[in-house]
Amino acid sequence: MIEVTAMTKRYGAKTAVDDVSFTVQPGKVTGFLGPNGAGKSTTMRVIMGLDAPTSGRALIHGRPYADLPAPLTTVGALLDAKGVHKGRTALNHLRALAATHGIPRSRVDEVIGLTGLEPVADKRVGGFSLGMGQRLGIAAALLGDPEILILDEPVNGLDPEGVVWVRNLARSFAREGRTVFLSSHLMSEVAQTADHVVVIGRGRIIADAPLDDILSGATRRGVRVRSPRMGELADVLAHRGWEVAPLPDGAAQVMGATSEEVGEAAARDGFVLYELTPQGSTLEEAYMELTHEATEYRTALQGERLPAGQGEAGALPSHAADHRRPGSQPAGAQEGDAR
Ligand SMILES: Nc1ncnc2c1ncn2[C@@H]1O[C@H](COP(=O)(O)OP(=O)(O)OP(=O)(O)O)[C@@H](O)[C@H]1O
Repeated sequence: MIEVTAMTKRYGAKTAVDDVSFTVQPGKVTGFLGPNGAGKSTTMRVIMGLDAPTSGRALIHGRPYADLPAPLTTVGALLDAKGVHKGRTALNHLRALAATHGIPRSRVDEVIGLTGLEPVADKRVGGFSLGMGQRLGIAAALLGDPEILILDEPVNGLDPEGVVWVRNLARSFAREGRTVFLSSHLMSEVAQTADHVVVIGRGRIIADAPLDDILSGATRRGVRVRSPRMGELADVLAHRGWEVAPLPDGAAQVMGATSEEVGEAAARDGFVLYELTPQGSTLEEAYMELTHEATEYRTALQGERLPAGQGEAGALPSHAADHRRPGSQPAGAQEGDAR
């Protein structure tokens, strides 16, 4: 289990994470969702002992990362796939990590197989694509066969097959009773992978709930209704105090009522209905609703400029393609050292 309690992290005048508390439970995939710059990576770095919190604490199995007796078998993390020695081959990188942590070489071969790295195992990491780098980072995270897996934007740069692979990996880990905590700014990705979602915006927790609750709690739902006497029906429904908005195809969206209420109101006045469909909200809608304030703030920051990646399905506006400061990673703290 991971416990973050009243954790604040400031970089000079900038508050990256502001009094954040949440727990990540075993046996589940917990998605850590938020717009770019919301504080996800910072929180994960504090959990992994790579950054000291300004106040509050982050504990793994009740201890700070630095006090874990067997860190690599307790927690594996993919934090920054770029933090690997470029001149080494993937195989040597993993062997070096294994050697420093007393992990047998046979496990290196296993994780290479697990992550599909066989074809590039003897290639230098410097020439790796983003996707291969991600796979190598995940391979390093898996080396100690850890009980807890922390993955920061794991599908970043992966091809569709890789995305499905990460999803299956996370789900099978959770099924085995292990703890999976993965961040994403893509709500569509989290919707397909997570059981529980912690949403962060502007360094603060906006929501912490099972995925289903977040979906059903969204207020932007309604009922789609279509009738040959649509205009008259719209008047009847509006008269009952529900908001009725015409849709381009001649149907209408009724807000504030259930489909049962709309159906009964229509039947009472003898309206024929061609369609009566409750509109479930997508995670995207729920997310946009939750992060509305944070998004406005980001939009104000970015002005008119739309950074690369904005067109990505389900991505929120981001104020910067990569805000990490060069050198913000502590010397020698590549993801392998983090475990
Ligand atoms: N080393 C640092 N020095 C100064 N500010 C920092 C540093 N690291 C992060 N920040 C700032 O803290 C805020 C949170 O950043 P963080 O990387 O945790 O966000 P994130 O949610 O992981 O975003 P992304 O999805 O873009 O990685 C941002 O405003 C960022 O600019």
